[in-house]
Amino acid sequence: MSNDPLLQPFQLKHLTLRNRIMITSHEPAYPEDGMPKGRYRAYHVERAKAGVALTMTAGSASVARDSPPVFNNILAWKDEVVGWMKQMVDECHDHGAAVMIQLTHLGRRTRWDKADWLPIVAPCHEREAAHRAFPKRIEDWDIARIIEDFADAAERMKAAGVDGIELEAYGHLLEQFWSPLTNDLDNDYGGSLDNRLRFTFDVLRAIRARCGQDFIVGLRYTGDQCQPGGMTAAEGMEISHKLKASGLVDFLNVVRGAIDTDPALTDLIPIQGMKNAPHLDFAGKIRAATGFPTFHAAKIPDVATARHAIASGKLDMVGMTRAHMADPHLVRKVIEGREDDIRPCVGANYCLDRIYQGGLAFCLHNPATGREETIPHSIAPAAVKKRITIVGAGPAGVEAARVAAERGHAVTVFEAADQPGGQIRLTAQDERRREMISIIAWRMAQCEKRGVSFRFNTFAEAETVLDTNPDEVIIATGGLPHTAVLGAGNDLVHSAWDILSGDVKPGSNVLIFDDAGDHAALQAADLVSATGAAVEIVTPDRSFAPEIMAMNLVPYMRNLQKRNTTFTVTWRLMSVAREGNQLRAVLGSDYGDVRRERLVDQVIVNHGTRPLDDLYFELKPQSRNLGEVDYDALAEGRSQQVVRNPGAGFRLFRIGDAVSARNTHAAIYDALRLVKDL
Ligand SMILES: Cc1cc2nc3c(=O)[nH]c(=O)nc-3n(C[C@H](O)[C@H](O)[C@H](O)COP(=O)(O)OP(=O)(O)OC[C@H]3O[C@@H](n4cnc5c(N)ncnc54)[C@H](O)[C@@H]3O)c2cc1C
Ligand SMILES: Cc1cc2nc3c(=O)[nH]c(=O)nc-3n(C[C@H](O)[C@H](O)[C@H](O)COP(=O)(O)O)c2cc1C
Repeated sequence: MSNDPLLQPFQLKHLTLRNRIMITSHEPAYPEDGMPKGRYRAYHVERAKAGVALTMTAGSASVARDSPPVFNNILAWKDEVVGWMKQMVDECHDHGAAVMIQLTHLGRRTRWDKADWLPIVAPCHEREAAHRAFPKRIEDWDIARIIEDFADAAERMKAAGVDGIELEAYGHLLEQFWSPLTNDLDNDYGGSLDNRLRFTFDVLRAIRARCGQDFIVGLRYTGDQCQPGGMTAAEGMEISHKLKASGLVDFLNVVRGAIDTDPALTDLIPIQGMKNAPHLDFAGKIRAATGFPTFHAAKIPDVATARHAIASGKLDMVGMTRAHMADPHLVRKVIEGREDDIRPCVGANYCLDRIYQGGLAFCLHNPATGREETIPHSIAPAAVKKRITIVGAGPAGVEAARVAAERGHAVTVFEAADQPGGQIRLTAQDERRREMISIIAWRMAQCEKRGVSFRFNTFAEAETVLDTNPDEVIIATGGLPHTAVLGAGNDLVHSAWDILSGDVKPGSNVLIFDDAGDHAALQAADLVSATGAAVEIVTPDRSFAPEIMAMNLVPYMRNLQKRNTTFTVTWRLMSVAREGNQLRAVLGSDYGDVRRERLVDQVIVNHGTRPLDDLYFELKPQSRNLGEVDYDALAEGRSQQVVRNPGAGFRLFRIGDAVSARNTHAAIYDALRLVKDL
């Protein structure tokens, strides 16, 4: 028996949790028709198989029709949920993991125009910033109905065999009652703290009446809203004592902060560049004061910090949620003493960006996450060992090399630069984004273990590739900045890369034309504005940085707004001309024949990359396949292997930005789905 604190069991009432690592509730938007069907089940079962003790399913499963989900959440108010949940619970149980579910009524934290167009409710009329809906001020009969809805949903989950439930009391209706910011009721449910807590206790009592005292019921609660005028830490502590005294609650899952605005949410769920475990001590204090079994998650991404959280007695169960999105086999690797092999969460928050964009939560650098039905997390050895030559050691190239080496192939990678990383190296120049380099470092460590041959400082040409006598060739040459948006005057503009690499010094009065809306322009703006320069970011889009969602925008805004930066949307850069030692930039609009002019000393253009594909087209006529894509195969996670020229020696593939300007996830996904079958 291991004496690792993380691997000790934890007893919660009658439930033995096999170790101290859990996944907290998070909605990846995988449910289909509001039910935890194949994709959702496969996702949780993968993590159960690999040893996690407890998976808290559902992000915010909705208990009522007037709590329409915005992230495709589970509909716990439907009876059909029982069968789907049972299937998932049974499979996770078969692998030794406990399963609970988070239930909630979203209150005002949703949109009214989803689902049935019922009015949404809150203990106030105030609009919530994230989803922008004005709620109806809740009435007495709404309260009575929703209390019963909670009890009904809890009963359904008990019937499905879950080991317990957790009510979400941060940001959602329960906490909306708690907080003076969102409760202006003048009846028994508003005013004093006891009145503001009344709804929560009514809900808890109704659940206990239906599900009994043995059923495990916990609360995910904020102990401090950290908002001016909001619920304070002192009130939070008082609430935790009242909850304890009630005997209605079996565990607390402590969070600190609020989720109504992007900056608040970013402090609550910290992203890259922010401190690890910022709220761990806070959670520990609640545990010490109340004796509640305490769960907590907030950027505890690595095993050492998680171990400390348990060993120091601050937590009973440590949540490693995004860490499990990056590596679902995390616990197994701890058990097997292979912590070095754990794929690190780099805090890029692509997962949350995606759901805020209305998509599915994907991990920036683990494309198998959320695609478990078609893409395995473990790479199978190849039946026939081959020589695989890869050109480019950006994220696409190193992922291709890692997967090919895991399959047992002999792999050679050519890289023009003196080190791997491609564009990720530019990204990680920014101290705040340093964690991104782990995307490359983890893969390089895996490649090293498997003897991949890297040839740095080698710009590969057709000859270089052919000299390796390859069976398969993968072109992962990425792209170069595409600044040619203007026609004449191009030689007067710089790319965001020029600035980020340090090749070009920032000007003092700078116009950044961002026609991509991604990180590169904002990283450049951050760097330039830090020098004290005046910066204007111009974009033809209707909002600026549309590819950067909620939380990832926050650190940029925190810097840019306090500096000399302006944002100009719906304008396009038309031309740049020299005027003395200045540049005259002319802006035009897609909305009409209008012009504006700016006199600046530097123009930076961000317009994605243009593929570096010469080598691909040179090799193509000599290859066995003509690079045609079988889209059905690709969609199912199988690689495209159209062979048209069987006489020749090698097949040729092209992945990542060498195909078109996309992102890191696309580059790595291209590589994985291709090479897992080669
Ligand atoms: C500042 C910045 C921030 C970004 N932030 C994000 C982000 O937050 N999230 C995100 O998803 N994406 C981000 N991106 C985009 C992302 O980095 C790219 O989409 C991704 O790196 C593409 O990967 P790739 O491997 O296809 O190409 P690249 O990263 O461009 O790598 C290609 C490699 O091939 C090498 N090469 C080219 N030709 C040859 C040759 N003939 N011989 C040998 N070697 C060759 C190059 O030297 C390079 O190392 C960012 C990009 C930048 C510039
Ligand atoms: C995609 C995604 C969706 C989330 N949805 C919810 C949710 O519905 N309810 C909830 O309580 N927390 C939600 N969370 C927050 C997580 O439970 C957790 O608190 C957060 O990710 C911080 O923990 P970590 O650093 O271990 O990832 C979500 C997180 C992610 C990444």
